[in-house]
Amino acid sequence: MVGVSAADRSVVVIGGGPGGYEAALGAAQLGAEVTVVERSGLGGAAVLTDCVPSKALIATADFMDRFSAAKHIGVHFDGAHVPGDQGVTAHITDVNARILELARAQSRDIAERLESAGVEVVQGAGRLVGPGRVEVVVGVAGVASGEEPAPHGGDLTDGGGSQELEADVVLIATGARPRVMDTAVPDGERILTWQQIWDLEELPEHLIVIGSGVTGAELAHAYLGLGCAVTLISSRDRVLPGEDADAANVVEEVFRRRGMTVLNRSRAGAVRRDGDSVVVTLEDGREVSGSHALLAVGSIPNTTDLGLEEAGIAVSRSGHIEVDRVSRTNVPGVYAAGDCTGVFPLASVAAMQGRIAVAHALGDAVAPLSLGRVSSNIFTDPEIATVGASQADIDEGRVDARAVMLPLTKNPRAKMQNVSDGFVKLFARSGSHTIVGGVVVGPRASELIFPIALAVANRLNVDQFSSTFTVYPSMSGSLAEAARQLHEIAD
Ligand SMILES: Cc1cc2nc3c(=O)[nH]c(=O)nc-3n(C[C@H](O)[C@H](O)[C@H](O)COP(=O)(O)OP(=O)(O)OC[C@H]3O[C@@H](n4cnc5c(N)ncnc54)[C@H](O)[C@@H]3O)c2cc1C
Ligand SMILES: NC(=O)c1ccc[n+]([C@@H]2O[C@H](COP(=O)([O-])OP(=O)(O)OC[C@H]3O[C@@H](n4cnc5c(N)ncnc54)[C@H](O)[C@@H]3O)[C@@H](O)[C@H]2O)c1
Repeated sequence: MVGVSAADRSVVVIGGGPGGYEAALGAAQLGAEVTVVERSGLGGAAVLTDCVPSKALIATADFMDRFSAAKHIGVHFDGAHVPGDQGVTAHITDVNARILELARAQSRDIAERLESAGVEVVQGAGRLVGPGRVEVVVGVAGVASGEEPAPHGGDLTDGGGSQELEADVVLIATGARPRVMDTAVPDGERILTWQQIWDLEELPEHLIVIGSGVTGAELAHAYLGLGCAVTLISSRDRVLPGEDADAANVVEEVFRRRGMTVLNRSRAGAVRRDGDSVVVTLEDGREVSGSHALLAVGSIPNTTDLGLEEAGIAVSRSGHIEVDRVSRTNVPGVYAAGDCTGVFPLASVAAMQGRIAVAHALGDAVAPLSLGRVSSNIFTDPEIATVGASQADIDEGRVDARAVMLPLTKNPRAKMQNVSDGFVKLFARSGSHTIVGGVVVGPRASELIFPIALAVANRLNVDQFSSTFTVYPSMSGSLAEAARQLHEIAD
């Protein structure tokens, strides 16, 4: 229920990404007076440069992949051509124009939602200047209204003065930005961060992606699908080092089979322009040349110039704002959410942290953030979706559970759809047989993970899971089968 005093309270949110705008909507719903301060565009990096544009790009790449896969299910383009054969090509200016319009439209939708909820939006850069006081250096571009958001999350144009806001509660949700290397300075033309690729007017002939975390792997997959030659530079033994090893191995094998060059145990030391080419020098002295280089070497939090030190707000060595499970900082009345906290850099987690923050601050009922229930997905082909406990948790003794992994090659629906790469993996606690996590690698794994997420959140056991009807034939049949097999072994 709404706290009695919520209607009399004011909330200022710095940052209009998922952590900020979801919190603002939540606070307005509880009756508070809410202001969002956004220096660039509503929706944040998530909507304007990162999550939404990358998934839209991947949608085009996946569409193109279907042309080359068609022959395996008996479809031939008589008289036409397919990618790899020439003829079907991605026009990158059209692709990027669609992506940017889609991002702008989503930003406008958010502006409308905020407006109809009664949230005031101020365009400008916010910083704390005292307890409950936020100074805003006001911008003039009008992007916070969602009218014409800066497509690349660009910074404020020349200031239009400053104003001070007072609030009972301040939420900081300022996100993060791409990390760049001193020896690989982006020029926006050929040496690029992922926030700069939406301006490309030609498809890279040969793209070198530096970093094989989720961002690097997804974008390497996207540009390979669009028809570019791609080299992926991975500093570790395999791509996606933080993910389930079986899943990462499947994706790496598919990357190589489709013609991507993957350089493992290869750390980029520097990138330089050489006319219309780029040269990446690896730390062991080897050189890799291409037409473009994309830096995907992680992010750094936007936490400087926020007045954090003066306010006494604890920040970790990495620059992230320290918060507890209800998003409180160490200073009363100041909360933080999203990538600036580094808790788990996902749009879904940012939104949840933001909603939890305002619910807690305004006295509504709230459950602390539970990372054990977060589902996430890597939008490669096949996709990798995960939830709950991981194989590493089991192997390293943190969770006492058993695993069953079933390859999709045995699944009838997968055979019909010519899907040969992927698997489902389910983890159940020894003794209780409660489902504690899972991994799905396959087409639309992002959708197929939901039943496992439901099972984890509701502590279902393998018998409850496997006795639920699945459609025949369906990929989810393999999930039920994995649960059935766990019944036998999870004691
Ligand atoms: C390439 C890529 C793809 C991704 N794909 C996914 C995905 O598919 N699914 C998923 O869940 N997550 C994805 N993520 C992660 C997701 O984008 C982030 O977790 C999410 O953006 C975090 O939201 P946020 O609100 O914390 O920050 P942001 O979205 O970065 O928003 C922060 C906002 O604060 C504003 N701001 C900063 N400083 C100030 C200031 N002083 N005053 C006013 N405003 C300020 C910024 O302009 C920005 O608009 C992806 C990330 C990357 C890099
Ligand atoms: N689909 C999604 O939900 C999605 C997509 C992208 C990002 N994200 C979120 O963002 C987080 C961060 O992902 P990320 O990939 O941007 O960053 P990351 O920090 O996870 O990965 C960066 C990688 O670059 C490597 N690296 C660093 N310096 C290097 C160098 N000089 N040469 C070669 N490799 C180098 C690192 O070892 C690391 O593996 C993810 O964990 C995820 O939470 C989510």
